[in-house]
Amino acid sequence: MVEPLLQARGLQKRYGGLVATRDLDLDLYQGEIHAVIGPNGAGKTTALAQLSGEQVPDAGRIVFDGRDVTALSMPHRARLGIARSYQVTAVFLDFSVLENIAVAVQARARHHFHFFASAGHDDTLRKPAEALMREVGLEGLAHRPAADLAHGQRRQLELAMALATEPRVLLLDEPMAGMGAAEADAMGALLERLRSRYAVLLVEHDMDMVFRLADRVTVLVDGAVIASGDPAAIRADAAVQAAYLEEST
Ligand SMILES: Nc1ncnc2c1ncn2[C@@H]1O[C@H](COP(=O)(O)OP(=O)(O)OP(=O)(O)O)[C@@H](O)[C@H]1O
Repeated sequence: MVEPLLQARGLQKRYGGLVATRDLDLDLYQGEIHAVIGPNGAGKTTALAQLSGEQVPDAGRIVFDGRDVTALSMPHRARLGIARSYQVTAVFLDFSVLENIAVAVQARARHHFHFFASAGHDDTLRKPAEALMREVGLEGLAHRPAADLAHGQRRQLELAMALATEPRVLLLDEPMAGMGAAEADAMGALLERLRSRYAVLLVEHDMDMVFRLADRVTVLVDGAVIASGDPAAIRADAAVQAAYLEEST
């Protein structure tokens, strides 16, 4: 039987009197996009933050590739291959697209003796950076300063920088937020291309995108899982329908 690459068991997280994560179990497999959905405040971001190491659970454990990582810091987990995009990636606004990606490649390769400013000119950094730039669809913008990118392009850049760390797990918190339809569509197509090589956990409010992309969907309400399964089963689930109906009334 295939083991999950990332596994959470019995996660609990309280903020004062509020239970943000309630006995959460979650399995994430290589080659899948697993969407976590739920009404506002359901605890999606908090769950993701515990998987990345940004938040420490009060109870429960997280296992990555057979190793208990519950006590490991976010940088340590990142080095093992758990990448959280968007919240942690620092884009250098004055640097070009290519230089930003090269810096991320450099951080992975630990080329300690290069200056940041030369990162775009070093072949050992430039070649993988160019490949990542093509992968996320930013070719043609190599020398554009990051500050000049459109919102969707910035997110593509951030994803390229996350991929530069050679992760195995991608934790994505609303990668389509604030995007226009065309940008969201391009991001969706990109995630479809990445699916086979990574394990992708996707927190996303855009339900059309969730049902287009996800192999499996887990639904959180008040910090607890109320349903988990393939998209068709989730659509048909009475408790899920009730949760979303409550939210819209
Ligand atoms: N640092 C914090 N301190 C106190 N309460 C918090 C903190 N972070 C989150 N919460 C609370 O925990 C609950 C879950 O929040 P979380 O952001 O995880 O939900 P979410 O499902 O991601 O919401 P949304 O869809 O609105 O982004 C909410 O009630 C929120 O107000």
